[in-house]
Amino acid sequence: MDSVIAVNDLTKTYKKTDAVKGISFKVKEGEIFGFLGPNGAGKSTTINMICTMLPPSSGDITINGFNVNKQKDRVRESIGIIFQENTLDEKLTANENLMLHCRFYKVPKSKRQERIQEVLEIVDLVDQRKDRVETFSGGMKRRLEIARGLLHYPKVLFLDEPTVGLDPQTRAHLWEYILKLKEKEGITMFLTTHYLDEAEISDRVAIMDRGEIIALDKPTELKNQLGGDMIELSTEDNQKALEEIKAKVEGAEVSVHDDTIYLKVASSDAFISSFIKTLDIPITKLNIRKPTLNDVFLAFTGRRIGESDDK
Ligand SMILES: Nc1ncnc2c1ncn2[C@@H]1O[C@H](COP(=O)(O)OP(=O)(O)OP(=O)(O)O)[C@@H](O)[C@H]1O
Repeated sequence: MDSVIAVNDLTKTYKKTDAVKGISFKVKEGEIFGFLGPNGAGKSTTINMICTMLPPSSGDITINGFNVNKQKDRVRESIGIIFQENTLDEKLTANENLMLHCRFYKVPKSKRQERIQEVLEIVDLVDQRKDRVETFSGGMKRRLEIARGLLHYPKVLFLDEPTVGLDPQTRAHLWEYILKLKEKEGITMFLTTHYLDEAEISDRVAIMDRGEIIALDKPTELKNQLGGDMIELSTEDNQKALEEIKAKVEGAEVSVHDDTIYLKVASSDAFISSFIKTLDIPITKLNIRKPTLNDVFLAFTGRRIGESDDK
């Protein structure tokens, strides 16, 4: 099978809000598919519909060949879900939590201990299997949830903001596990995130904004589409600098966000030396870099991810 998830013209309207406005896309077998967008873009609504937890207003979703509206149970058997919130029973041990899930998903009795051992190995928690979850750190709990999501051999794993609330080091560690998992079990992963670095790890990224998919491609392709270099600049008087740039500088797309002026240019090598000479106002910060997914988002929406709508 080529595509594991096929979404066709999917919509969701809450009372007054069109949260998802007719999106279509396919997720290929074995890929990490990232769903990136600011808060309120419609990511959770979409993932909840794909996972059978929320009925769509209209549209079709197929997972592993099963129709999400008509074959809910078959869909549920073939997917694993890691939610944003902790859904472990803190009073139980790691092993007891996993055993419960095995029963719930009807993993055959003879296979349960072997499978629990396998998934605990993947997330490095074998030695803690008899410890109560309430003694675990945030990162360990997340790892245990991932282990639990894997128990019933799902073909697709859904991770809704899997690292939200974790410190950067724990996030990085968790990613090592997620990538190991992809290699070891060949699972297709559907990930929602508003962290740009996490979206970068995905094989393909759909960027969602206000209920629509505004771009979908490999992260490198999305950034290549923009081309050129980004120059970030602060000066002693940004307002004056902006006026000067608009009056004197050619060959740059200019935008301002917070206390930074952004210039998109074809090549910073050719641009920068004459630019610095042109500007009369002292520069306090200068940074040259390649475009990021945030620049892609900016190019499509006029905003940066994390910035509110009214900016
Ligand atoms: N149960 C609900 N009832 C009414 N409106 C809702 C409901 N759930 C979500 N919405 C609205 O639908 C839109 C999309 O929300 P959604 O939670 O899917 O976005 P998101 O991209 O997942 O954001 P976040 O990262 O904050 O979870 C928002 O405008 C939100 O306020």
